[in-house]
Amino acid sequence: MNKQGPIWALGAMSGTSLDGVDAACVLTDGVTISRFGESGYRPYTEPEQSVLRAALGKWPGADLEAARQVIQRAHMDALSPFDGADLVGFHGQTLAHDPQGRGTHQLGDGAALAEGLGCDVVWDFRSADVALGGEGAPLAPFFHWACAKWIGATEPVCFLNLGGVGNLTWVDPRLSKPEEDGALLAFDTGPANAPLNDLMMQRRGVSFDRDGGLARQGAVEDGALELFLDEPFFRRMPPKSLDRDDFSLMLDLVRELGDADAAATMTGMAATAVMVGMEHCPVQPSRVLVTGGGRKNPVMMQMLSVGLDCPVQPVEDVGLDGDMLEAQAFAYLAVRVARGLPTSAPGTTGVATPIGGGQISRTGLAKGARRARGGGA
Ligand SMILES: Nc1ncnc2c1ncn2[C@@H]1O[C@H](COP(=O)(O)OP(=O)(O)OP(=O)(O)O)[C@@H](O)[C@H]1O
Ligand SMILES: CC(=O)N[C@H]1[C@@H]2OC[C@@H](O2)[C@@H](O)[C@@H]1O[C@H](C)C(=O)O
Repeated sequence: MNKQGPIWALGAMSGTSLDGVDAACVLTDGVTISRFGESGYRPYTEPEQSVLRAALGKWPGADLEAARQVIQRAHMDALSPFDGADLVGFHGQTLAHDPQGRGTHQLGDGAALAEGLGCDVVWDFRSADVALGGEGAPLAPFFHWACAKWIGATEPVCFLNLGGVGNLTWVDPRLSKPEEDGALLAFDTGPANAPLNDLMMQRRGVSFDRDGGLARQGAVEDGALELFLDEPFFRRMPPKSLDRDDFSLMLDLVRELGDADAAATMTGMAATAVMVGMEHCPVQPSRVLVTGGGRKNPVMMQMLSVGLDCPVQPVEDVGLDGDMLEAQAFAYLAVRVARGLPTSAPGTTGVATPIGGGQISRTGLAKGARRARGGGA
């Protein structure tokens, strides 16, 4: 039982879409969400994005100095306006993820960030889980459990993140701890927006299919969709996780199609991957709550609504912020790490037993005078 009271934590996430750094405050004891606070966003400039894109797929030991500087600078910019946090959760930028092989690599120096901000920083959230045989991802599920409690859910519910990659968490809020057997089942569903964004850049020179504008003019090509579903990933039982570019073959599958049909087919692939993944849920959830940028794509959302047997809604419908959920997750997880609570479990990453990952870089500064800025939900 966690007997310490809530503190203000500030989380930062730089996702696989490479669009920028999200930052958000949560007041929590690491179990219950007491309140949500302010949030912010620091976009990457185009030159910064190019530097990060060039670093994708690289492992420690490679020359990553330019990318490291981008990550440190952008996070300092994103986090320094929040002067009231007691603790920071710093995810960093995933450059490569191969849990069964070389490991997982999030770029970012938590010790330097702690020094720059003058605040204790929890970072390197995924390595320990991978070292102990877990997938190292997804890690948001423990926070999804807390969100299910916060919205007052009394029966199983799913959270679906449609970012660059998609990930699904089935939560049974009737269990009293997220690490309890049967409280959570989570896994990456497949590619979501990343390959669609790559297609849009290749064909139209824009970074994404805003509001599904191109996809809605086309039709899903069933042959390409079937080839996509032949991928062994879809036959694997969860837990399972993906690297951003594990499905770069999707671009080949739509090579012969016109732009609109290619966009529709890729949108259909992302949605169908979720439908296939939903078959793993222990029982049908009461609803699927969608977070991440894909919830703003009406074509993707419509495909999910038609294909799933339960309501599909953006998380805003239950008072959550779908742009900030992952940043909030790393705020919440930072408090769990600082308090010795687990952050992953057999049902979320496949690790043999619940464990807490993360390193803590401490500044040694007294935090008594700090006052968290809170908006509040
Ligand atoms: N209005 C919109 N219409 C269509 N797609 C959108 C819209 N807004 C955002 N997106 C998509 O959402 C993506 C960003 O999603 P998000 O910010 O959740 O990704 P991420 O956090 O970087 O990824 P991940 O969760 O995989 O780390 C954009 O790159 C774009 O493809
Ligand atoms: C290795 C890695 O960074 N994975 C990300 C990625 O982006 C979405 C999906 O793939 C998810 O598994 C994870 O991020 C979220 C925040 C998570 O860990 O829950």
